Amino acid sequence: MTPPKPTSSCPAAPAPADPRCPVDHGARPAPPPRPASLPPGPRGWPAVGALPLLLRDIYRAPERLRDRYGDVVRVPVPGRAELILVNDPDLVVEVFNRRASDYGKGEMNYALFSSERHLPLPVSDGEPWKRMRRLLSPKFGARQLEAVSPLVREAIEERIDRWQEHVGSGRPVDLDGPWSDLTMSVLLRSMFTTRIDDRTIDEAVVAFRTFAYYAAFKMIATNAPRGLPLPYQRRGERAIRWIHAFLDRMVRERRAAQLPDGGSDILQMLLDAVDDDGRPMTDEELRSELFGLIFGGFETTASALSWTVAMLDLHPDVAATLDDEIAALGDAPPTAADLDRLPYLHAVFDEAQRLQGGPMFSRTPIEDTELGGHRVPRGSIVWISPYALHRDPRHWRDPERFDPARFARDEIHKGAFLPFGLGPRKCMGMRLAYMEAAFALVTARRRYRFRLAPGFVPRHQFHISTGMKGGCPVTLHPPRAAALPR
Ligand code: HEM
Repeated sequence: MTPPKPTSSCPAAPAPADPRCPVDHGARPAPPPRPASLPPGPRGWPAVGALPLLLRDIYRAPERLRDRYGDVVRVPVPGRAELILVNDPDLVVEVFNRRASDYGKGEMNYALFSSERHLPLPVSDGEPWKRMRRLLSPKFGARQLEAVSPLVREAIEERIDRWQEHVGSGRPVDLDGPWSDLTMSVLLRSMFTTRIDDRTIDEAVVAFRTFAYYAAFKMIATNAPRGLPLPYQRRGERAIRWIHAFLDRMVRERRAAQLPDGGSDILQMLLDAVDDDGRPMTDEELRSELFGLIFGGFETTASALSWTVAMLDLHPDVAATLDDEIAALGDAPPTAADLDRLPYLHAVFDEAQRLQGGPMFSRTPIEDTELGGHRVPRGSIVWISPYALHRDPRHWRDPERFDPARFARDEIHKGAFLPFGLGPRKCMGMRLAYMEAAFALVTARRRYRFRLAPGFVPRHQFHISTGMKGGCPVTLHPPRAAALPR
């Protein structure tokens, strides 16, 4: 039987159906969802899009784009991937935490470690990331770090003692250098126990810095036309060869001579780590993870310490409160047990990192997806700017003010404060970083006062971890000097 022809008042589907129509149309089908459109954003200039805006000031550009276009912005840039800027902390939580498994680190982050056949934790994804995080994360827990805390303290004291030569000289020292030597010493001592000679530490500092420059260019180049020569390529590759040879040597030496009974360090913890099926890490995995850990913990901690020292000098009231807290510890060297007695120090470090705020984290959706009602194609670079989120007046009272007390007083949206990231991929070395910062600041402030060069104003300097333009130039003075130069 042929179905009755729709009458003119019932053109077979679209409603409203004529109630007299004999055909049972069933429930009216939902209209197909209208594909969400890409987020709004500037048109940009021909060929270069909004690139000049980003290059002019990568820190302030997200604020400008947010004020003009809202919390999700499409930023036109030359290259293969869409760049989508996200400024809403709820959406940040969605990307980094609630729907973290829908996103990967993306090509840009993989490029950082393209020299490694086994991608280390900070840039791996999927099952390999899960396996390694499960294996390594427990090694960075409170109890394990307590075991390495004497090594951390020892390395810090040795380094900070050497700064004595600058006291009273009146010559400014760029603290970025001494903090980098210190953080490298701490990482290598807590990893390998052995006291590594100064020359090797200097070489390691240079190698990891060079690698970072080279890696930054490699990251940027993932979205640029292929085949362009990269600045730093030769030096970058030489740095990687140095790093590989050094780490191979450290592992070889450990395999040849075990730690004495009762000894514990990060290398040993990694060597002892086994999968559920009893499988330990291969030598290649081990080297690459050590590489990733040093890279993750070296300049990040050094720059955060420079920012903290600068902020303390510019805010003597905060420095005085901090010194009272430190004095209450007594004179004994700090221990892991003291960390709970230093809540203000913790807040000072957090507040310095809030204002330091880097310009970019990124994630890449594995499939086409939606964010805040906008379409985000798979393979896009979802760009989150800690700098902008950390000083968004909708989420921070008086955001430009250095005010560590806010962490005890105000409710902080976790998507608006992410110096260590957020969600399942939050910094694995965060506890180590806080311990290192606490020991370093306690030890340094017991021995010295730091005075910034006259007229110095901290300004953001783009790098893998944000530094200050001109470094951190300070003169050093005894802690109880009657009057320090201003
Ligand atoms: C002040 C110092 C530090 C800062 C500001 C910092 C910051 C961060 C941030 C923001 C992330 C997440 C990046 C993202 O989600 O894309 C991260 C991840 C990571 N960090 Fe740190 N970090 C610091 C110190 C350390 C230290 C001392 C170590 C270890 C020795 C370390 C090891 C790692 C590792 C392994 C990851 C990757 C975690 C994963 O993807 O599962 N970090 N760090």
